[in-house]
Amino acid sequence: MFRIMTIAIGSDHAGFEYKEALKKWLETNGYSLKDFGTHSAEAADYADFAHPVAEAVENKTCDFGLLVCGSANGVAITANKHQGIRAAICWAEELAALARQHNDANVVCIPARFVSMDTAEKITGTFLTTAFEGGRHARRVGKISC
Ligand SMILES: O=C(CO)[C@H](O)[C@H](O)[C@H](O)COP(=O)(O)O
Repeated sequence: MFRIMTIAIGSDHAGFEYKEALKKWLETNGYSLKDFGTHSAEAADYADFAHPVAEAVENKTCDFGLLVCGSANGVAITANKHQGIRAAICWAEELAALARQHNDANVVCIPARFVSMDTAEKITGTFLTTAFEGGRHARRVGKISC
């Protein structure tokens, strides 16, 4: 049965403009979304938005997470503190594909200050439509948690 995927989305001020554009892209492409902020370009702290996005994926309220900040480092480091979260920094479409195929990543982190909006959209689309390959990668992913 077809089910609409729900994406948890968040950013700090550096990713705000991209987050707003990616929300439109998600809606246009048939995804449902939950926006955990920030809600303006005013300076904000990335962890305040990365934690709720990670929690929504962790508790399965949302299927995947999408986080944006300047470098993507802050949101990725924060999200990866959560059990069961595999947040990957992606700055190219190929990395988004590999993050899904090899790492079964469930949160994509985009560095707004280092990629174009067009690339950010391509990263998002590839991440959300690429399947985990399993096999040898499942064994490796199984060894990540400590
Ligand atoms: O990953 C980050 C922080 O580790 C992000 O790039 C932030 O968006 C960045 O640090 C924000 O920087 P600003 O100088 O406060 O705009």
